[in-house]
Amino acid sequence: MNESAKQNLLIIGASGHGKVVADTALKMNKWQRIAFLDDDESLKVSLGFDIIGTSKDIEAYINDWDIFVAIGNNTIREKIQVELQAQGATFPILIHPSAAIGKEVEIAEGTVIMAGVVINSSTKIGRGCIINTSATVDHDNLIEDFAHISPGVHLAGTVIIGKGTWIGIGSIVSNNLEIISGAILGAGAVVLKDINETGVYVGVPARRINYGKDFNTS
Ligand SMILES: CC(=O)SCCNC(=O)CCNC(=O)[C@H](O)C(C)(C)COP(=O)(O)OP(=O)(O)OC[C@H]1O[C@@H](n2cnc3c(N)ncnc32)[C@H](O)[C@@H]1OP(=O)(O)O
Repeated sequence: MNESAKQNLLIIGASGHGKVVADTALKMNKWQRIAFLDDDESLKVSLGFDIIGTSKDIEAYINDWDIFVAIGNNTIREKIQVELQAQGATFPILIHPSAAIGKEVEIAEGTVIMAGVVINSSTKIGRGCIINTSATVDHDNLIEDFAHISPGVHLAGTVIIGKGTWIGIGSIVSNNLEIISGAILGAGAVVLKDINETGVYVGVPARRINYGKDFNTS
């Protein structure tokens, strides 16, 4: 899955999410050096890894370093990854060694699979996704690019999660359902029917409360 032979990994974003991404990469034992870029110039180190510049410095690293965008906001993460891939940057797939990945699972570049995740057979996960701590993604799911499946989410079999959708912490999606691109599920929502309109959905069963705002984490 990780095709690049580069020995260094540069993570864009040194915040809380960036630290967990770096920790996941460290546990893979693949890179000799891991470092961050972050636009907060007062930061010099995060989780013991050097912060070697800001996003303006990225061009100096594109040829020799693998790149990973560790920004929780799905829209911003997509914009940066798409731009950098167009410039030839190589994005690895990060998979924590404690994750259980089934047969015939496909995962695309720039996606991170955090500790304790289970992904069951024949599921496809696009690029730039976050499959966060201890989420379970069952068989035959399709998670489109730049989605975020938050910690402790459970997706049943044959679920489709649209591009850039954010499934909030602890949510549940029942089997054979589809959630449209760009939707947001609040913490603890339970989805029992398709979600065909963008917006923010909360509760049991999940209902729309508002739409058009960008609530993504950063
Ligand atoms: C490692 C990590 O940390 S990954 C990140 C994990 N974090 C998450 O998953 C956070 C998920 N975010 C949420 O659940 C948020 O509450 C959102 C995005 C759904 C809504 O945010 P906001 O629009 O700011 O909602 P706001 O706080 O204004 O609440 C609006 C109403 O919805 C209710 N509401 C908000 N979230 C929920 C929820 N998850 N379930 C039920 N009701 C909710 C509020 O109580 C409020 O009701 P009221 O008008 O009767 O008082």
